[in-house]
Amino acid sequence: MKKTLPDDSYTLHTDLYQLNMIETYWRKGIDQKKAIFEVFFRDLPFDNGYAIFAGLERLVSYINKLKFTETDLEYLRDEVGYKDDFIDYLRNFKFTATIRSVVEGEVVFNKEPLIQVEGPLVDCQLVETAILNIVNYQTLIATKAARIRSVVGNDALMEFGTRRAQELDAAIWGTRAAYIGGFDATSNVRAGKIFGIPASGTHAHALVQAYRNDYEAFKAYATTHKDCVFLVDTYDTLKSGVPNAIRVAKEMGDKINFLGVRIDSGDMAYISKRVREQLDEAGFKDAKIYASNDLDEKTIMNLKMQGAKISVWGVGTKLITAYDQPALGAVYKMVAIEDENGEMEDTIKISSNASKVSTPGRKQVWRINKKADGKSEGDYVALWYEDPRNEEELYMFHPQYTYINKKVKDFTARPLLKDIFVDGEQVYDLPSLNEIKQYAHERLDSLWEEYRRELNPQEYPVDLSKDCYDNKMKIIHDIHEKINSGKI
Ligand SMILES: Nc1ncnc2c1ncn2[C@@H]1O[C@H](COP(=O)(O)OP(=O)(O)OP(=O)(O)O)[C@@H](O)[C@H]1O
Ligand SMILES: O=P(O)(O)OC[C@H]1O[C@H](OP(=O)(O)OP(=O)(O)O)[C@H](O)[C@@H]1O
Ligand SMILES: O=C(O)c1cccnc1
Repeated sequence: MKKTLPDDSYTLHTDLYQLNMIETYWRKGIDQKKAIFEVFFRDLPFDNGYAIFAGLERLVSYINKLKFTETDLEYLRDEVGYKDDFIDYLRNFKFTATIRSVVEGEVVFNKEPLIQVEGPLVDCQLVETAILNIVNYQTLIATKAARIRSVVGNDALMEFGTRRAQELDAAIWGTRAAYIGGFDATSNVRAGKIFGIPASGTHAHALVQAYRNDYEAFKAYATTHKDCVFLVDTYDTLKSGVPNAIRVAKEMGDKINFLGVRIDSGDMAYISKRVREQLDEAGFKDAKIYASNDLDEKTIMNLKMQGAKISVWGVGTKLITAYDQPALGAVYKMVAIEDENGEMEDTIKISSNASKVSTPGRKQVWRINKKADGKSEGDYVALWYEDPRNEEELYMFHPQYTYINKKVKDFTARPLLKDIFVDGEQVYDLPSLNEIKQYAHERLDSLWEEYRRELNPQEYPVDLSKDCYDNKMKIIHDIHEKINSGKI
């Protein structure tokens, strides 16, 4: 077994092939060539009509700490086998690239650039893996959370997923993403501490089992806590749990805030209606019914259709693990590279699968909205020098089916990619988490509800500008010419 070293940096949180490519670039003298890479995903997750972008805060922290520590270098030299001269090169590495990104909480779509890294080839290559790792997960969970929020209306949503999350980091960053996407609180106390997300919770079956009796357990809890939500399904919800919760609530009177009861099993539509009757009859009309047990947007929507009397939803496993689609599939593709004369040359990745052909050139994404009501017209992916704000009328067309097109007038155009780092220095002030959450809420509000519905939403237009489209077609054409004449 090889020796192990302390985990004191995230710089090696990358795939080995990145370092191998970096070595090649360096030994061949092209490591400082300027390149541009862009992050995008090809398909929206969960068949949803939009995604909520998340992950920027962690990305900023990762970039700010990006340098090879002595233990990183020791490992690369002694265990991976890189030579001393390359190790010295890595020791002197300093991140100097420019990063542009959409901001957290932004509503985003497939096939548009979300992050752009522009700078020395070595910098661009080193950060690919971590950027994708962070953004793929956090965006996925924020989107899942927004789907769940969209079916619960104004009910309260509690995040309960830590115990089922894919390890500690996923619990913490997933909880943060869930909060951005519309959850109100988390059971994870550490997330409360480090992000300021309201931490909240009820109690488990263990409390009742410890007393082997609903009444004793609830009473013990009530004499040690002001806010009380009793878990009523340990033995028999309707015959024991709820009657004992009511008994304790009456006995304690104003000494406690009897917030309600939680049910965690059984037919939750039927049981919640009976529980509601029992609480109402006892005079606890304001006491709420909490529910948990493998919930997701589909079950919640169905329970609501059945008239379930639940108004606080605890959601764990299916949110934090993105159970029905565990990966987002965002990719990082080179769109331009400096040529021999120091000019930027646009590059493409051609695939036999048409949907995998990348769009060359440094781009900007413009969100086009109607001036009159602020509602969305679509996104307009243009080459970086174009500015639709200077246009009277915008010609927007589907990038594949170009006969689907429209002319848009009286619009506003908002650039989505913002400078986050310029030449390695952070220039963007991170907003607070509550600002991000509010921003996500507002952005979703400005989207037509046809794009927001969780079942079979309309496809939101993400169009290419004419210049961007023509550029792509020309590059594809040139490459085919080169292949046919044996130059590639
Ligand atoms: N009325 C309902 N309509 C649709 N789905 C429901 C309804 N009531 C409960 N469910 C869901 O059905 C599933 C029932 O799962 P399961 O059989 O594991 O629960 P249980 O046996 O009641 O409790 P436990 O988790 O303790 O085993 C859960 O995902 C729950 O959210
Ligand atoms: O169901 P989730 O959406 O993941 O929500 C979290 C679950 O965690 C707790 O259960 P516990 O760990 O005690 O397991 P159990 O209820 O399945 O027995 C709680 O009672 C919820 O059922
Ligand atoms: O507070 C709760 O009720 C809770 C917390 C974590 C998991 N399940 C439930």
